[in-house]
Amino acid sequence: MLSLSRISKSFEVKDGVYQAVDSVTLEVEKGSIHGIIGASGAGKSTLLRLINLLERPDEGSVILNGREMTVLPEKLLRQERQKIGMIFQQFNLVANVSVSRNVSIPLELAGVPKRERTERVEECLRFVGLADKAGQYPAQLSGGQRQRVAIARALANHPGLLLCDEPTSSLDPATTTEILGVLKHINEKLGVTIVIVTHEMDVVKRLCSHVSVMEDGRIVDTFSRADGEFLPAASSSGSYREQILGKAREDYA
Ligand SMILES: Nc1ncnc2c1ncn2[C@@H]1O[C@H](COP(=O)(O)OP(=O)(O)OP(=O)(O)O)[C@@H](O)[C@H]1O
Repeated sequence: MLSLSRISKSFEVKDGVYQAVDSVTLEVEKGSIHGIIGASGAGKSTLLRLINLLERPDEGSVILNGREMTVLPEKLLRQERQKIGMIFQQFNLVANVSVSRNVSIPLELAGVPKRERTERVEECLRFVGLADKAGQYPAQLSGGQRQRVAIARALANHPGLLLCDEPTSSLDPATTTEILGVLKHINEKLGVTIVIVTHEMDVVKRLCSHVSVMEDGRIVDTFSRADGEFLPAASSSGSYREQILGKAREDYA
């Protein structure tokens, strides 16, 4: 459903050029929950922003449902981007409008008529268990509730793909469990494919069907889950898998 082909992105920094993402090729299967794990600065967030082209790649292509996003003119790209939801570590809600207006904003941007918007907002808030908070403001909610609102907002335009950037990193363990449950529900119930960036191995183990390990701007390996365990992709040996996952466990335990 999503193919990245030799995607690269560099940034100009004061002492030269920094290669944040370096020729990444990645296949994300339809219906999967694909984790991207790696240390701080590995390039995970940049990679996620390259998927919906919030960041333009220097090289390479992004193909979503058979359509090459990287060559689309800005107007078409904005339309295609509406099919991709995104949530963030800090929720990124608009502070001075209500919960329901927050969820309504992407629908307004997509030109959805008012009546339909009202119904869809209610439906999305019900889905995340917050129908009773529609009239409240973000500041009146807990962190977990704010992330649920952000999830409802991300779902508003019926995305086929949901991008999650460290969605549980500012939440306590109980709330993390709750949000991981919501994400799993979205995947199973709505068939939404999820790409989740995290530095927590535990999140990967509890949620993901696939995981790619990122180091210094590169994907160094990809694993898929079978029988409750991550097994190596065909190209890597068992010992290499242990080395990567063992290292990830040490780093993120
Ligand atoms: N707009 C930018 N301008 C300059 N450098 C940038 C920019 N965006 C990211 N970088 C640099 O690219 C590198 C990768 O950043 P990125 O946020 O993608 O990493 P990450 O793996 O998500 O790390 P973290 O978990 O700390 O967010 C970092 O060194 C960062 O400082």
